[in-house]
Amino acid sequence: MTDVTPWLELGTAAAGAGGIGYAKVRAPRVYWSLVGLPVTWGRFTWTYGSTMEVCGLTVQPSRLRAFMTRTVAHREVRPVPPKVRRVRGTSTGLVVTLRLPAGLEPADVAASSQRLRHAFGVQSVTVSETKPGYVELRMTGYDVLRRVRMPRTAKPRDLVVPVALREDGSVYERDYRKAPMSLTLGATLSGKSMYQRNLIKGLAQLPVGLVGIDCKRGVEQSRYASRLSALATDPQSAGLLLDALVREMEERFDLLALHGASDLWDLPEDVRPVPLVVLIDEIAELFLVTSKKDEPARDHTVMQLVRLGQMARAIGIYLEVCGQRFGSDLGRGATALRAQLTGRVVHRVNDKQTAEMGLGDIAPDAVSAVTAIRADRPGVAVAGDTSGGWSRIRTPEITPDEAAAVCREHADLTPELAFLDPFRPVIRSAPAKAPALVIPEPVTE
Ligand SMILES: Nc1ncnc2c1ncn2[C@@H]1O[C@H](COP(=O)(O)OP(=O)(O)OP(=O)(O)O)[C@@H](O)[C@H]1O
Repeated sequence: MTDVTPWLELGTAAAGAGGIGYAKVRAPRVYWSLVGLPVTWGRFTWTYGSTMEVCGLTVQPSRLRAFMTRTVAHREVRPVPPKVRRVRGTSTGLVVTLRLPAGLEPADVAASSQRLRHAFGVQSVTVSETKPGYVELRMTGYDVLRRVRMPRTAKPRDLVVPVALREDGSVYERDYRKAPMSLTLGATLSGKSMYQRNLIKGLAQLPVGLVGIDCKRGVEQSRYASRLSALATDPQSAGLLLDALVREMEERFDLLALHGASDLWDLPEDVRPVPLVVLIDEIAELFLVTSKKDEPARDHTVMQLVRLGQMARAIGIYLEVCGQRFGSDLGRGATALRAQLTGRVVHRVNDKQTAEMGLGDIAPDAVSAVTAIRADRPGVAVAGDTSGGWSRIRTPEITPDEAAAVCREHADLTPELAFLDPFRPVIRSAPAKAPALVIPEPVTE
């Protein structure tokens, strides 16, 4: 009888290799945990000293240390690399905390991040200072942005919405307390609507009021009507809605004055008005005029937007503006408004000038990162912050139905706000499987 054991062993080995190959392509997170992480950890441990030396991340030791550590045989003094304080494996990479020796600063390590990336064979290395004298190296083992999956722990809370993943595997959150007014730019099909969709899905779960301005006749935002307190679908009703928001802002300021509070969060909970997020899709539509006689109305609308941008943070009204371009060519008031929108997310754009409009004033280094976004990677964007930092992010792919379902599920969180009643979208029940038809009520003002 033939012995089948070698064939069985061969089959098992082939199946194992096939499984690992499959995981590498289809489930990179699993592949990283099983193969990438142990290999990279080992490589890091065995080559750390020599890698830091060739990357120029060592310093000459102090005289005392040189005396204590010299090798007796050669009387040779070894340069000192940063001390490894902690190494932690994650589902996307390796996080290393380093204590810097005197003479090295975080910028030195950041400047060598490309060299470290190649030396340790990882997808990317980002460096951040955790406290004086300490830096954290976040190494990402694989291309996290190829297929984005948000960690299960990423849940919306307070006024913070997780919307995307950064290339180092960490979660990019839209925090309305830190960046109250924000601008999202991108060419057509770059992923702006997907970004807004993720945002609305998260915001819908929070105790906030959502106000939509979508002058493309509401094609994007009318799906979310069950969770919107107001929706304007043309420039005229958008103008009236913005007037109502400015009046509300003034009333909320009176309330702050009455209670001696400096912002919404200082007010006692029982009188505190609900925060409002105003989502404006395709901002250019508010600037466009077809005839000279429409110009005063356009200028008024833009001025109301600038006023909200300048002052509304304190009373809990936040602007989330989206568009393809945002420069002085839009018309009067455009640059004044853009200056108020300090949160910036820029998707693929058609020219360098648009990238500069989005990030040139707050994170100039990020402009070249925007121009490098590939057309076959929709949803990839560069998010800048006012401290000059930036990161490459990508939203998870979700369908409009998914976001609309979350809005319906949380419709009970939609606040009753009398001043927005004239703009409340009426949801007419639609035939099964067809999208809901939303007709905004006629504006009576
Ligand atoms: N994060 C993502 N992951 C995968 N695919 C994406 C992502 N974001 C967008 N896409 C895909 O790219 C295409 C365009 O996306 P989207 O509609 O969001 O672009 P847009 O910038 O809003 O375009 P437009 O200005 O024409 O409305 C869609 O087919 C969408 O599925």
